[in-house]
Amino acid sequence: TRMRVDVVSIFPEYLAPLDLSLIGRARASGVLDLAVHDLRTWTHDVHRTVDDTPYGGGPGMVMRPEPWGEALDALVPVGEEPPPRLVVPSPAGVPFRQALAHEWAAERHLIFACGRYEGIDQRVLEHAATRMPVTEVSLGDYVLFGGEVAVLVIMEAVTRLLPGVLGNADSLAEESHAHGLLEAPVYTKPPGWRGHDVPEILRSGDHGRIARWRRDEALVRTARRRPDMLAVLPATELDKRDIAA
Ligand SMILES: N#Cc1c(-c2ccc3ccn(Cc4ccccn4)c3c2)n[nH]c1N
Repeated sequence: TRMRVDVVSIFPEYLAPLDLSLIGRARASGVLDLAVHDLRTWTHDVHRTVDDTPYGGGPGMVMRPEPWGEALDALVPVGEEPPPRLVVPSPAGVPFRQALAHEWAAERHLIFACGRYEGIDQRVLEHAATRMPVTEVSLGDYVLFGGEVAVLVIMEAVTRLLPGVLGNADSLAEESHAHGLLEAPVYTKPPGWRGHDVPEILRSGDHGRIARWRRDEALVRTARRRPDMLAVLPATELDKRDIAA
């Protein structure tokens, strides 16, 4: 197996979609070995308590450190080399971008800690960092209820980069954020639909002109929707299309 992934959550059923489609196939092909665990496995009181009131006051509850400590002890064999990476979705995390997906696709073992409530006691991450690399990661500037949906997103972005998971590797090459621009629009049959026609050039068979048309469309879209992405393009890219302002 190329990659082992453990996910710990108090809502393990939230991760059920990881059994489907591409990720299901990656697991079936043996390239990905995924296990989802219920954090309450590592509680010992009759109410299986995972949360408590926050020190310093404030609204909501905080996830207790003890169950997380025992969960990580159970999931990280002593002396595992290289150590797994612990990924903790959090509103306070570093932005999750394609570069991180590529980095994490090269890992042998990932452990995802799905927080809920107001988050996980920070000492869990501090202690884990003495044994393994730990990354707090955020999907974006909006607030979710917990880390589970972030794990679904991250797992999709990482799994599709694993060898043999994607059908034709070409779609990887073409994907947006690979050449630093947004994707050009896509079309398929019928050529005319409800009065809207497919751009003639795409049906011309002139592959040189088609490639140029797609790049121009990608640049225009990026300039309109994500000017921030253009700011970081190497100048040569802009000069090529002589759209440098
Ligand atoms: N990734 C990501 C996230 C999250 C996220 C991730 C994990 C948890 C665990 C609890 N909460 C609720 C919560 C709300 C308020 C303050 C603290 N915590 C999470 C939210 N929100 N937005 C993102 N892009």
